[in-house]
Amino acid sequence: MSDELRKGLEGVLVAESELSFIDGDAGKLVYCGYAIEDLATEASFEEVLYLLWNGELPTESELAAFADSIAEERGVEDAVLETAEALAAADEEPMAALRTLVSYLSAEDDEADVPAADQAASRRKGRRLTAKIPTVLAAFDRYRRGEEPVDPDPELGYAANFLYMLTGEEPDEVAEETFDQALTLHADHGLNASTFTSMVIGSTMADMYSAVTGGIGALSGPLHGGANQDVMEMLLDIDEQGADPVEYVEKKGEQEDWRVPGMGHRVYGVKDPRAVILEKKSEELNATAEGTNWYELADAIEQHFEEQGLVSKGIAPNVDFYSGTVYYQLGIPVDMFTPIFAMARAGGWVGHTLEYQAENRLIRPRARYTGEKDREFVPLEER
Ligand SMILES: CC(=O)SCCNC(=O)CCNC(=O)[C@H](O)C(C)(C)COP(=O)(O)OP(=O)(O)OC[C@H]1O[C@@H](n2cnc3c(N)ncnc32)[C@H](O)[C@@H]1OP(=O)(O)O
Ligand SMILES: O=C([O-])CC(=O)C(=O)O
Repeated sequence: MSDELRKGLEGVLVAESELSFIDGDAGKLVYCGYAIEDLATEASFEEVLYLLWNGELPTESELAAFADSIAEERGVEDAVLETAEALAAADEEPMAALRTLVSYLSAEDDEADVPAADQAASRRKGRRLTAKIPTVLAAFDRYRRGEEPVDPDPELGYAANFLYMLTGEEPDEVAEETFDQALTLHADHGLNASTFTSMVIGSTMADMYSAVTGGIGALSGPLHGGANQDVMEMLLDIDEQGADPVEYVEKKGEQEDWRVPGMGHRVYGVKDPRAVILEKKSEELNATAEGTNWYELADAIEQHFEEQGLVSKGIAPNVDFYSGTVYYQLGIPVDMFTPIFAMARAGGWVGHTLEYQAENRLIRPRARYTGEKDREFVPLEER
């Protein structure tokens, strides 16, 4: 047993996985062997889900059957919608609402109690909850805007259907393609904190709903998925103040512990390849939009980091840096950005949980004890 302490488990190998590979120095990301650049432009999100859950890209007929099986599972019971309505009325944060709703979804799953060792059932549960996340999220957002939920449309793909349920209108081709691409880019990323959380939960042979609910909790933090919302809020603040973006981040940087959201990464020593793709999308969308050019504001901050020599030290844009400006141009509410990340990442949480449980070993590290060992107990009345 080694006594070497690796805080934050930095660089520690804890499992084998065939799902995604990251070369942090080269800025390369692959899912099951396929470059993220190819998947983002050539494959639909449903194809990517199939890949992550089966290890292979589907044939046309396999994809059609798989996409249908997801579309068929999109509906939720009235009790789930009532819960979404109650959470909206309570002014719950969207990530907290999603956490509660995914947990609640197990109540309507007939297979919820089937042991996790039954991989086929776990796979079906994973598919069901991935299918229903967009439905509960869109319903929650509509309720808080005082609108009734829109039923899912089985004719629409995963990305288009979510935008349709959110807005009540079918998205145009650009919006559908952009959103589908963003979902693919967020679907998996090795043992990031939320996926590791799902795996730890799965390693107790707990069920898929627990694993995904835990993943949502971990993703919500500002050091992880929560950063995409923080980036957009920063840009909105800069715009509202009419501030120069570089002066703004410099001034904020004087505050202890303030970090530019969307910058830096535990694994990448260069710019995140997903940020490269999202940046291009952001530039395209902003070029044709009216009003503030959010891409230019974000880019000015990146250029500043570049000039400071920070980008080459890995304090470079991560996936969260440009995703917000893309979602904002699609008209998505800012506090829905992290839930959308969760919607996509459910693919990775389910995939890694299934993969790990197939060759399970309980995850149980240890802490170096630094407390006292021989204290004399003092009865309550004498303390
Ligand atoms: C989907 C995702 O989860 S991507 C990450 C999303 N999170 C964010 O964007 C939040 C902002 N970024 C950060 O807080 C960090 O970069 C993290 C949490 C992502 C990675 O952190 P770690 O791997 O622990 O790196 P660590 O905190 O050791 O940082 C290394 C150095 O870079 C600096 N640094 C890291 N990120 C930033 C940043 N965003 N702004 C300014 N400096 C930064 C740190 O101050 C530290 O400098 P020092 O060695 O002089 O003290
Ligand atoms: O891998 C990480 O640590 C964070 C990240 O970029 C992701 O989860 O997509």
